[in-house]
Amino acid sequence: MNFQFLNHLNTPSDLRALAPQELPDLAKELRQYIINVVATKEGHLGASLGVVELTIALHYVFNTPTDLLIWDVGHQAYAHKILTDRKTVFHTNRQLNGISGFPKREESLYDTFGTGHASTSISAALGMALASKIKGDLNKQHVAVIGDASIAGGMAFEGLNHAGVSNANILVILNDNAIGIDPSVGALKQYLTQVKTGIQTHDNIFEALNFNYSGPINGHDVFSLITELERLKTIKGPKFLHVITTKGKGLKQAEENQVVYHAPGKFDALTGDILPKVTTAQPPKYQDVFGHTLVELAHKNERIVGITPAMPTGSSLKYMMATFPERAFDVGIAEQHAVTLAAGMATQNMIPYCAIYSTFLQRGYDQIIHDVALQNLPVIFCLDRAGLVGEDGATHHGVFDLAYLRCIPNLIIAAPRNEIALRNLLYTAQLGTLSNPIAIRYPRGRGTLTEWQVPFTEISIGKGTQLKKGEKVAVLSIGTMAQTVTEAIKNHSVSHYDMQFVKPLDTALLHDIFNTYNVIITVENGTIVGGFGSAIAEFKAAHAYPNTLKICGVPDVFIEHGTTAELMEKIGLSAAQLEQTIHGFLQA
Ligand SMILES: Cc1ncc(C[n+]2csc(CCOP(=O)(O)OP(=O)(O)O)c2C)c(N)n1
Ligand SMILES: CC(=O)[C@@H](O)[C@H](O)COP(=O)(O)O
Ligand SMILES: [Mg+2]
Repeated sequence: MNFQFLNHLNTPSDLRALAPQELPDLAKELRQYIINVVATKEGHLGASLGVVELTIALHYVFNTPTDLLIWDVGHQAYAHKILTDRKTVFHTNRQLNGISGFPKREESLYDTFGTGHASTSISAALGMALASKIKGDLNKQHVAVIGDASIAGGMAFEGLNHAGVSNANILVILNDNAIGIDPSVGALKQYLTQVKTGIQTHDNIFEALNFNYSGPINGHDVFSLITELERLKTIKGPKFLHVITTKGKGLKQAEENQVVYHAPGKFDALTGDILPKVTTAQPPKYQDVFGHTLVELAHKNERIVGITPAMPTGSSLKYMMATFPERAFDVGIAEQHAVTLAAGMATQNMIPYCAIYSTFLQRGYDQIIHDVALQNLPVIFCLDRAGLVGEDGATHHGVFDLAYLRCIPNLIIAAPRNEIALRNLLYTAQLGTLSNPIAIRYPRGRGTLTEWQVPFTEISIGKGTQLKKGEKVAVLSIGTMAQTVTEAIKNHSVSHYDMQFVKPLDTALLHDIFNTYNVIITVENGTIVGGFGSAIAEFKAAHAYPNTLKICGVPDVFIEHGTTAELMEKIGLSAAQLEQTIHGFLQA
């Protein structure tokens, strides 16, 4: 395609030199540019297609980067990236050493605030607006763009509540497409639907919070957007613009199947069809092992309930939601609420399985400590996407959980080495024999076993297993790193233990190991600071064992984006690199 306008555009100054009537054609080109790249390089699609006109209008009207534009989550910022001097590197999006899939301050002056997690934009924009006020910079504009699912997150409400009495110069734009990754949920969604359909029966919520409200307006009409943004630019104080858009706009399949086209993988840029996947039998995704096993267990145990904060498809809780709609809850982007909701249910003898991505559980930290662990309520945390997640990068890697959970009293922490172990842990957790909360962590993607739906077996809490017998060196792995270790030691006489629990540790087994082997190597796909290896180091120190201990895991830096294999290689955790490490100790 010949990009008549885009070819000559690098920065927003170039954009501002265009005549308004040229902008709809630019929007078409921008959409096609995004489609062409995402079709082959993958990434988030629907959200960016939906805000093409809004992005053009914002950079057209506001004097970015002097005026500050803040995206919420940031998965919708592809048009923004292309218009702000990253057109020629956009094909490297989310790839190793390429640009990030989210706004990132070190990448561009136009990326005013790093994102990836939802509901941060209003607080960040308000912080900037208050800073401008204090500095006497009264002409600077501060604009937060937030989606209808993200604005339901607690932190967004906290930001609105503060902004409403701040008199700060902030414009909040609600990009309302009535869907998150999965359909938006909750009373706020119902309210927004009423506003859109003109049957609003309540006072305007945003006006009630002291915002100068306007809308809803058509977010695909670039002229209306420009007119309204120009008007709002002249008004001081907190303003709220409600914009209606269609997720996936401009690509038929993406508009019709918005859940799949949120991040569709590879597809045909011309037809929009998703490219066929491998058809031979493949091991299941861990999330599907979780989702299907939970349904199986819920059939037999009526006390089981499932909770997800806004990730029913990603976590596969959707299977339980379809089978037991009254016992499975998508609470929206509300991780704190999800955790305490689970705690409340546990007080009433329900058995809550709270499925949360490891990275997003960071949002619910005090709730884990204060509402769950302190009261020793037997909530079952199913920690999805544990370890490196790949192309989403630093904001999404689930590498901190072992460290941030290990210091919490009462909490059991388990990591299955394969699908069957995950299934058995899920089974064990609901037997009624546990009086503690438990976190079960498993990674993004597929396991290794096609035959995983085997009869359940109870797992002994806090017990590890020896997987291979050798001499001199013992490798202790946690979770699915067992597979990598198995590969790494296949040609060596080295012992291998799957410890399975980070807490409680199998101390009897550890005493045996420390009394038998000179060298102990721990392997985990979590941060080396405070994680599984640290637990073993504490054990060694507590018992004054003289053995050599080597901790292998994620180093104490933020890991960027790339394929998981590339990133594992980068941090020395590939099977070949582990083999070298182990070999070094065997020769010493
Ligand atoms: C704290 C947190 N929880 C969950 C997610 C996963 N997530 C990413 S985008 C998204 C949906 C966002 O929906 P919305 O704000 O409506 O934006 P849209 O995709 O519709 O443009 C979710 C749940 C996240 N990024 N951060
Ligand atoms: C932007 C965001 O937070 C989600 O879209 C995330 O990228 C989903 O990750 P998974 O692909 O692992 O479900
Ligand atoms: Mg939305």
